[in-house]
Amino acid sequence: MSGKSLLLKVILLGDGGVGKSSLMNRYVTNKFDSQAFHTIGVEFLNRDLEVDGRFVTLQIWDTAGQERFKSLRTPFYRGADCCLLTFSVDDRQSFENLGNWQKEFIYYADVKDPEHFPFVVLGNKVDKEDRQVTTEEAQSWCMENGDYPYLETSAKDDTNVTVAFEEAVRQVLAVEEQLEHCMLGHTIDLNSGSKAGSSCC
Ligand SMILES: Nc1nc2c(ncn2[C@@H]2O[C@H](COP(=O)(O)OP(=O)(O)OP(=O)(O)O)[C@@H](O)[C@H]2O)c(=O)[nH]1
Repeated sequence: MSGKSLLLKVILLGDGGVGKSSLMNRYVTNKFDSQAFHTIGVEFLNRDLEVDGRFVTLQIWDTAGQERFKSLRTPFYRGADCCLLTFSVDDRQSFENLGNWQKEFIYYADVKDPEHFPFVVLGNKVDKEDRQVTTEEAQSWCMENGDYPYLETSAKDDTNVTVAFEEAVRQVLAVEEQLEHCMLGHTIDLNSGSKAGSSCC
């Protein structure tokens, strides 16, 4: 890949076992391990990509979702450009915990302007038949908590995995663009409907 690459840090958060490591591994190595072990602390992998003509090196941080690893993961939240809040559609509790993950991220990443921070919500394991969370419920949560994009993924079947990471990049680029406009004193389009279209200045 040629051209100057923009380094973006995205972080995967969510309950233990929802499939964060599997999503990262599917995206970067195109592999799926049905016997994946729980993560301890954090791990990261890079992947280069091009989104809408921009060259990006995506640094994907995969965190340990189990509560006992909280002190090992939270120091790595700072500097993240986007947070992928992840739950598993066959695990209602993981969906109900999304708000806690959102708060934990905002606090430990020290996000100054949470209203404009790019979160993307992923409902993983859509290949499973025993769903406990409907698409509509998840979409409503996203709408009510910050108008976040929502994608249903399967690391196992490779459903929407690339789309999810590309969406994360698009959200970051859109916020950056909006900030540039704000700094230049341009008028923001309040009616555009997207995160990037909301007012910041
Ligand atoms: N059916 C199905 N199973 C999945 C999917 N993604 C992950 N799994 C399985 O779910 C289990 C947990 O996956 P992980 O990727 O380790 O989950 P995690 O969120 O990283 O878990 P922690 O490291 O504990 O935070 C593993 O057995 C995976 O094989 C999926 O999309 N579909």
